[in-house]
Amino acid sequence: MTTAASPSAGTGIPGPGGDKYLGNLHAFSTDPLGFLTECSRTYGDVVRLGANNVLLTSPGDVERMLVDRNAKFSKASADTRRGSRRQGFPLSTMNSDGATWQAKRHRMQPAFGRKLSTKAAEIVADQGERMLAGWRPGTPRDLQDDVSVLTLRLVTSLMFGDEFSEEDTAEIARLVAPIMDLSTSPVLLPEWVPTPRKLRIRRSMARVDRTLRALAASPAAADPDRAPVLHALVHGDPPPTPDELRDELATLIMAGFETTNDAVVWTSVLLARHPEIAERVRAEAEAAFAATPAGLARMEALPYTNAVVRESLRLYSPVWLTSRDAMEDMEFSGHIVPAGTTVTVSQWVAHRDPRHWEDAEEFRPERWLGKGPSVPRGSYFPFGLGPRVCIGAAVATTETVHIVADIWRRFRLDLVHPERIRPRPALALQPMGVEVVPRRW
Ligand code: HEM
Repeated sequence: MTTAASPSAGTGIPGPGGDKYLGNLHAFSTDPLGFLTECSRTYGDVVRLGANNVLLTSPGDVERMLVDRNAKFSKASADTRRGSRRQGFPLSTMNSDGATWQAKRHRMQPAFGRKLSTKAAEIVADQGERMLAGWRPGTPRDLQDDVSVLTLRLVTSLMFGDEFSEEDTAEIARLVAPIMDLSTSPVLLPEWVPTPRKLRIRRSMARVDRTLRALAASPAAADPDRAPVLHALVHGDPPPTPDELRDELATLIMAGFETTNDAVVWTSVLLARHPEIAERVRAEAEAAFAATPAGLARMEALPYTNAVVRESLRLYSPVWLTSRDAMEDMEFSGHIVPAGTTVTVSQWVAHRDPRHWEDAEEFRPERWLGKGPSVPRGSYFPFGLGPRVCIGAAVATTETVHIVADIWRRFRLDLVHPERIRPRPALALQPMGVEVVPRRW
């Protein structure tokens, strides 16, 4: 997002004045979540964050931007500004537009059906077992570290079969970490400035490039049951170039691994803080694991845990900010937003907006039971909305619900330093400082 001063302006849009030269850059960089929340409470539905940047906070406008007017916005320009290919950010379905995006998405979409969620539900049972086998009651664990190994293995085996060695997986983890560290700061140094992060990315990328390129020729790529997504990409129409393939694969890893990791860890933090809700999850999970084999049927036997995860995705949505560039002048809530403006919506702000959510700051999974909360569509969008909605939403939900149920049926978790836990809004909303002690129930 660009909050520094620049020439174009949506006249009459209210917003904080900020510094003459830097606009609201300092306020945004110091506390982005607080700054955006404050802007929404003070200035209303359309807020001018900087000369060239607008925040939309009404659910109707969120829906208009992401659904109805999706084609009038460019995602490619907003995303690639955050980090181009050479900074480690691949160019893929996620950050392309128009007909190019459509062709890329169509190539992958068929592989993301119910069959993939079924496979996810089966794999996650095995992988969860592997992680939890190493846990001992009373011995502290870094939850973020443990779950990240698990979710990375899950995404690679689900997308690409069992082609990745432990070493390859570790190398990918090393590559992804500094990329996910990319803040959403509008100030990006010129590409040639060799920051330590960029040097680390470049070193890791060479190896990851080789690994990902080799996948195209691997036996898994020829087998749609073993590696459905890899197969769909390699044999897709139009056939991807080697660079394109590598970028799609890298994007899937990045999009699918840290987000799911953050979802599991935030949900566990919330459960640790609410023992009575954790107890209900335990009881449900114990019954579901006893009555059903690993697979989607087990997921269906976990409605309360599902509600817990939805509520956690409301309070700590791993994607906390979504930006696009307006390609033409558009009206939102009575204001003209000029072409070229970066328009931002924030899950963090919308999901906690007291105008639409009762007890917005409270963790209340019950609101998702039965018909669910009666809130406007643009009030809840952890996976986005409209044509660009997350392609992996079903898989991610299956994995998160399953991992949470599996952890909490075996252990309850005590937070070692509850006061140190805080959200770190980088590319995803990372939970910082989550050390836990597993205890027997
Ligand atoms: C809890 C986990 C996840 C969350 C919260 C999440 C969230 C999101 C959101 C909000 C978007 C839309 C961004 C926008 O509108 O600009 C998105 C897009 C996307 N996600 Fe996810 N995601 C998750 C897991 C996954 C997984 C597991 C995969 C694949 C393995 C995945 C692959 C993608 C891709 C490829 C896109 C781009 C879609 C497009 O532009 O057409 N995500 N995700």
